[in-house]
Amino acid sequence: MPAKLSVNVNAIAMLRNRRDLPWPSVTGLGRIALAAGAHGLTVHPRPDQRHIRFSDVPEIRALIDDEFPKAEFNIEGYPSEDFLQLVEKHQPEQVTLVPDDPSQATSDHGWDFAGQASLLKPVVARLKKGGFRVSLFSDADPAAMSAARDTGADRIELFTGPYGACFDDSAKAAKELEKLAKTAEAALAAGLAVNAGHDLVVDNLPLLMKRIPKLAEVSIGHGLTADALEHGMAGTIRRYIKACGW
Ligand SMILES: CC(=O)[C@@H](O)[C@H](O)COP(=O)(O)O
Ligand SMILES: NCC(=O)COP(=O)(O)O
Repeated sequence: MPAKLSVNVNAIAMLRNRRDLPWPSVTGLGRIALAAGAHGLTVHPRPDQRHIRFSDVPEIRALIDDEFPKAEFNIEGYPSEDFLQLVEKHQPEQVTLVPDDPSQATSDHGWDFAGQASLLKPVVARLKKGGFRVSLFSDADPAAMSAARDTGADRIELFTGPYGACFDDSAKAAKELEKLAKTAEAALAAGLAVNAGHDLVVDNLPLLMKRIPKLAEVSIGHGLTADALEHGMAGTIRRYIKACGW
């Protein structure tokens, strides 16, 4: 089975937050994504709520429960007490823990599983006790997978940023892809399932899927949102030209 697609709606929320208006609608576009075949929705609320607001989370939960009960909700973030209470309240199917500093512009590295074991182990145990599937954001490092497994998590999410960033240079991209593939193999051998995300786009997905056929899920937001704008622009201009009376 190919990897499932979870659509990250952070970029849509960021656009909405430019004005005190309800559009673009995070749940409205989430509905379009799920109706078009996406398998789930991802949010990554950050402490300053600069894109996803905590108030978006119950609305997305309700959208999935009421209209797409087979879809999954994936919430990503740093395991602060606020974040843990948010996920416990709104019950996503998957929680992805990411080692982001609050001031970070976006995610740019995975966990140090051995060095941060004392933080991760009790948090993973608490989330597992709550019935959540737990995934941990991970750099491409096959040697770290036994420590990842020892945290008690179910999955890792491979940080694909370095692969996405050099995709124009096929030799560099092949090297990054090989590191990701070796990490996925080590994770699977350790009993962890493997997700992937960050800077994935239509052009760099097929090679990733081919080299790591056992990927369980990819979460994609920035590139997918940019594509939605580009591919929807011509039809939108036609509607506005018509509204102008042409
Ligand atoms: C963990 C990860 O790679 C994504 O969640 C990414 O961080 C999206 O977050 P932003 O939308 O804040 O860039
Ligand atoms: N976990 C990665 C994610 O949700 C989306 O990352 P990006 O496509 O916005 O870079």
